[in-house]
This record gives sequence, C-alpha cells and structure tokens, in this order.
Amino acid sequence: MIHARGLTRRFKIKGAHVDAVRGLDLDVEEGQLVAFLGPNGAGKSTCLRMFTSLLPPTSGTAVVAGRDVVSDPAGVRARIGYVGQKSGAGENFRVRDELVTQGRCYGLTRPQARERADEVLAMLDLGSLAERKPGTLSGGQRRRLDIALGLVHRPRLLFLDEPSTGLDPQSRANIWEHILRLREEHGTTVFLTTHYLEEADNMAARVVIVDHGRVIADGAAGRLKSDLAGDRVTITTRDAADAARAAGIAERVAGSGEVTADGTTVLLRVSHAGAVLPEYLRSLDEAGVKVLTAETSRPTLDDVFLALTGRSLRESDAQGDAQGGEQGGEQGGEQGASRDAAA
Ligand SMILES: Nc1ncnc2c1ncn2[C@@H]1O[C@H](COP(=O)(O)OP(=O)(O)OP(=O)(O)O)[C@@H](O)[C@H]1O
Repeated sequence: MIHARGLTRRFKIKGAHVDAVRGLDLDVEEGQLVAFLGPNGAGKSTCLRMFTSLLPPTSGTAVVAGRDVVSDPAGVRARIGYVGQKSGAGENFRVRDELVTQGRCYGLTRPQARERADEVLAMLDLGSLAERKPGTLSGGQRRRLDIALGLVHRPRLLFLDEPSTGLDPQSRANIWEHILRLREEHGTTVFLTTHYLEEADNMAARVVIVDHGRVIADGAAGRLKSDLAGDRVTITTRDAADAARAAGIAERVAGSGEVTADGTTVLLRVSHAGAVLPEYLRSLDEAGVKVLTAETSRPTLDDVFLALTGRSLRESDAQGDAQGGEQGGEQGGEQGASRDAAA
C-alpha cells in the first residue's frame, strides 16, 4: 500500500534550508494499522503530505495505493483518504450536504454521493447529526465528520494526521473505536500520526518512530519495548551511601542491563524485572543495605525513544514547540486538505 524509498524533502526558507525528511524507506502492507510517532518537527506531517501527493518530494520515490506520487498524483488521490490536522469541513452546508459535495468532488454521481454519504454517516455514528451544520458539532463529532469526509469515496488506504489531538479522553476513545472498526470490518489500511504514546501503544499493531526526518524504530510496540527499552526496577534507600552500594550490587545482578543512581534512588533497566528483583533484594539484604521502597514497571514507547536518542519524546516535543514559534516558512495551511486531495 505504501512503498517509499530514499524519500527526502527540503524546505528553503529565506536563504536557509530545513531537511524535514531525510531518506525515508517504508513499506506498509494492505490492512495494517500503523502509528507514525515522533517529536514536533520530526517530519511526520511532511511525510504524510508527500504520501498523499499534496507535496512533491525533493528526491526519492513513493508508490502509494499502487500509484507513483510524482508521476500519477491524481491516481494516488483517487485511491486514498486524507484527514489533515485541521478540519476539512466548511461551515455553510449541513453535515450530509458536506459529505455529498465531497463525494461529487471525487467524481461520484449525485445518487452515488447521497448513498455513500448515508453509508459513512452510519459508519461514523453521525446519522442523528446529518442535518446540523459543522460549526454546531462538538470537537469529537467534528473529527468524526472529518474522517467521514475522508471515506466518502471508499478508499482502501486512509491517512489520518493526529486524529485524536485536542479531544477529551472519552472522544479520543470513541474516535479510536471507529478507527479500529474501519480496519476490522472494512479492511481499510490506516496510517496515522499521533502524539499520544499510550494510544499508539494500545491500539496500533505497528509503530514507526521518526526523528529528524528518519525512521529510527519500526515494529510492534511490545517488541520495540522489550528489545530496545526493557523493564525498570527502582529502589530507594536511606541515604546516598547505601544507594551507591546498591548500585554496585545492581551492576552484578542486572547483567548487561543499565544501572543509574541518583541521590537515594537506584534505577535498573533489565529485560525481565520480575526475575531480577527477588535476587537483587536478597543480595542487598545480605550486604546490609536497607531498602525503603522497591518497584518494577514496564517500559513505555517514551522509554524506547529515550533509549534510541537519549531524549524523552515529551521533552523533545516541548523543545519542538519552542522552535516552531520561531520558524517562518512557506507552510501552506491544511485547511480543506481532504477536498484538495479530491481535486
Ligand atoms: N512548508 C514548510 N516550510 C518550511 N519549513 C517547513 C514546512 N513544513 C514543514 N517545515 C519544517 O520541516 C520540519 C518537519 O515538519 P513537520 O510538520 O513535518 O513535522 P511533524 O513531525 O509533523 O511535527 P508536528 O508533530 O509538530 O506536527 C520542521 O522543522 C518544520 O518547521
């Protein structure tokens, strides 16, 4: 469904340049649900805009839904759905009419567009809102309308740029229910970006992490976490001297795992915390180190990013936000992007 090789995109801004995507290789097969993760400015939206043919690559190739994004952008657009970060719905028409208009943009006849509008209204639980104007919908309802707009022409591949951002937890869960159903009941391939690591972790079968325009990890979340991050064992001691001794003992117990001591806290990263903790506590007891608390925790996708880059995804996001404010550029808004994609 998506086959990218050596994809790059450079933006020129006032004599300088930004390499937003640097040699991206990616294969996504039919029916997969892929979460594309990375800090602010990692290049996620730029990739999506290239995959959807809204932006030409600087170099490299991408074949999406069987069509080349450079030589056959219209072919790509006819076969995919794209829901950008901003809503693609206008304000003047009613919800059903928005969907019918979208269907017409994709070349459906009026009766076909009406039929498809009713189908996607039912699919996204929007039937009771069909006669409302988009401006009167809640954030979650509006996001469902955006997804419905992306589905009117029955694409086999749907791109979603941060589908759940800015929604309350209940609406986020609801959006996810619909995304999962799309895949399970209709076999739609879904490629989405998100900043919510827990959502990607729990929902997506495959997680692709990008940083500085390159893929740095790709696989099932569980495998990435066990291969790249490992469990954590954290203990606290009475004083720093005991913590230093506990860290020394941890080096022996943890094998190839990583050990860090900070004040009275010692942290071990190991592949199986449950197997290490009893032996560790026994060794500490034998050495006369008094342990005040001991706990184990499973790794998160943030731990995976930390292990790969030395930075936390959340911290990187905060830095990205700060830089983002300073950057000018030629960025065009994504407003009405679903419609653009249909044009
Ligand atoms: N049109 C543009 N002109 C100039 N620079 C751009 C343009 N679009 C993106 N960039 C820059 O390219 C880099 C990648 O941006 P992109 O929006 O793809 O990142 P992202 O991973 O989607 O970030 P976010 O999570 O904040 O949406 C950033 O440094 C951004 O400022």
